[in-house]
Amino acid sequence: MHIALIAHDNKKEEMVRFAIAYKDLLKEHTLYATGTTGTKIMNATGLDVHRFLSGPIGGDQQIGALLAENRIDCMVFLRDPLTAQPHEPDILALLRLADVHNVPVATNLAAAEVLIRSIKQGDFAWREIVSGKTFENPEG
Ligand SMILES: O=C(CO)COP(=O)(O)O
Repeated sequence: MHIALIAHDNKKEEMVRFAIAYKDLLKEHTLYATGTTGTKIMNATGLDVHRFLSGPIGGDQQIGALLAENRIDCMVFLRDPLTAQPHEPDILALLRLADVHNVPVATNLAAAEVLIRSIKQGDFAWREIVSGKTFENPEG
């Protein structure tokens, strides 16, 4: 599975704790992250993470592009709902694309726990069945 991990600054600590807690599961998958989030996860866990640019300078859009090509199976995006972000349009665009392409997204820790447990249970096979697409064959 291809999993995107993104966290706003006030949520990075939560994301790191999440990644530590689920390290054994996450290491079985291909991980993508925006720049700073990815660096913090790698430093704290030693996990291999494909890092893109930092969110405010284009990282959200880079992950959005992967998502549009069906190259992301699910996303944990721990948003900060209490702080205005300079790149709000990019954030909305990323979340919009997840909805367009029916990609499961957790935007808070509680939902992230549910999502990660469902990965463990193998609940994600439906994506391939519904779309006929896989990472290796994004056209279906
Ligand atoms: O801003 C972000 C998501 O919108 C996250 O970017 P960083 O991981 O680079 O801080």
